[in-house]
Amino acid sequence: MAFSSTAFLSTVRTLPAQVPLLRPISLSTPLTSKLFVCKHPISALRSTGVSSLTNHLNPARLVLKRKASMTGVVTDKGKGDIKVFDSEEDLAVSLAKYIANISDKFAKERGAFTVALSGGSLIKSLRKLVDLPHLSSVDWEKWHVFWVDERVVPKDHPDSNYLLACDGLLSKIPLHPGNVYAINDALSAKGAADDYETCLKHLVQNQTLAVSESGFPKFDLILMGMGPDGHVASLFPGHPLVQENKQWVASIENSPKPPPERITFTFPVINASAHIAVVAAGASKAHPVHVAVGDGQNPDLLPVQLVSPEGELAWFLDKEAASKL
Ligand SMILES: O=C(O)[C@H](O)[C@@H](O)[C@H](O)[C@H](O)COP(=O)(O)O
Repeated sequence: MAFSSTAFLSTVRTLPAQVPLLRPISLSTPLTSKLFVCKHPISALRSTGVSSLTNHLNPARLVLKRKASMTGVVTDKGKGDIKVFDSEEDLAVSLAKYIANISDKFAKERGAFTVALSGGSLIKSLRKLVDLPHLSSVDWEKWHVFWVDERVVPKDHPDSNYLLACDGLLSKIPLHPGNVYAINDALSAKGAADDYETCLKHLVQNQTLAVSESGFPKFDLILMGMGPDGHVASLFPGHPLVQENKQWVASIENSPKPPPERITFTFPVINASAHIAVVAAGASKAHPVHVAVGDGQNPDLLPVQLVSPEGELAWFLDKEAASKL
């Protein structure tokens, strides 16, 4: 079912530094000999287990609609669907289903599904996508995978979001290697951001990527984690990049979260999406969640409060992250 991880990596991640676009459309150019192998072998098909329900939320504050494995769902126009799960395991099961449904819709409607990933614990929460039924039912051939943000390090570096996604997901699903859009890690942060933006423009032109009314690329789905300080992508509290409204992809050389050099989608691109899911688990996320979707206060605006897609917003929270709601 899945292809060889070594073949996948050798195709996607070893392009020479000068190749301007990120997808390996210039495979006539010889690849370098340096390969690395994903830590995990192609996954065996595993079965899922869904744990039972308990309502931990205060019904006076949240209007609950029961769903399997979920403690509650609140729909607040502007804040999105807030889904709270008993456990991160339940969250992962539901997240996989949500992604599979959106993938199905766009694969049928547009013949392509464009999805952008952040780094961090999100990738672990995507693990159920490689379980049945999704592994066999999702139309992986239609997937085009991007990064909302990336650390400007070699792709085999432990800090690489590409490597994280490869190990946790990409090597386990039968994607077309040409549809995985990694950064050019041989460039400076500024060069890599410009290069990625050029790549997106090319994909808008050839209609792989949709375009929003505002003229920004419109991803079918953006999947994002959130930091305990309320950052999303590599848009950090108080950083001027939070205000960027022209560039599609920006560089940052002084990220407060290491490593310092990164590239990131800007808010106009993030908010042009058809769907955004913000995924947060653990008590360290309770404060920014409280501020973004509850009545919590913070002296300064948190970047996560600026997530407001043209399309639909969904929050996938475990009960610890939702503990202040
Ligand atoms: O590359 C990165 O650093 C990420 O894209 C970043 O935005 C991440 O998603 C959050 O920091 C949440 O990370 P955790 O889920 O690991 O807390």
